[in-house]
Amino acid sequence: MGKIFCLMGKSSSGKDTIYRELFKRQDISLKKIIPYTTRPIREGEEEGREYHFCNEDQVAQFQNANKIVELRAYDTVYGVWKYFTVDDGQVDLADNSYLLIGTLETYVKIRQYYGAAQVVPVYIEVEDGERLLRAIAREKEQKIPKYTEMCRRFLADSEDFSEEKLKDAGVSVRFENEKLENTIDKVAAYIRQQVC
Ligand SMILES: Nc1ncnc2c1ncn2[C@@H]1O[C@H](COP(=O)(O)OP(=O)(O)OP(=O)(O)O)[C@@H](O)[C@H]1O
Repeated sequence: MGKIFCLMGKSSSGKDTIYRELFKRQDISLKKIIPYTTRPIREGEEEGREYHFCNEDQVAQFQNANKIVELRAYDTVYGVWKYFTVDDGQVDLADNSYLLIGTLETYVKIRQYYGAAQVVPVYIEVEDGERLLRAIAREKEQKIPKYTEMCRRFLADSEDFSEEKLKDAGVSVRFENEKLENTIDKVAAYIRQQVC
């Protein structure tokens, strides 16, 4: 039986980087679960690659069919954007294991839906000062750096991933993302150990 690995961590802890690298590994075999969103598609994105892009009518249809595994709604300056996971037949735990990036809330809901035995949290952490430096460096590279949003997320994350919440969610295994190659090796070894 396969597992769903839920990669979590505060902003700039390295989730996207680790996610990409794990799919390149030859020693583990993981599939993606493509999430859904109501936010507009961005330049460079492709339907079905980063997300399935849909409208509110489609959200309602999934809701009526009880197909929504978890949903997060964000009140943005452009209106409410929803990000969610759908039980649309992508997941076949009899044959495969999966990797997704999520919030603590995502992990808890996915665990409720598929069962605790099937869902494994992979929590990534970086010392706050170092993480902030990485966030600033990443933002600086952007055409229009959004430092205010970066600071908002930094503060929100200390609430969203508080020690209390991590404990309540049963997240005890942690991976310190200092040297990237070492982190990836450690996470890959953990995944190998969990799937056999
Ligand atoms: N071990 C590492 N050492 C140094 N820099 C790193 C390391 N891991 C990731 N980074 C860099 O840190 C920045 C943040 O990483 P990444 O975008 O993967 O984080 P994230 O957790 O996905 O962030 P967010 O949730 O904000 O999207 C990137 O510029 C990335 O290249």
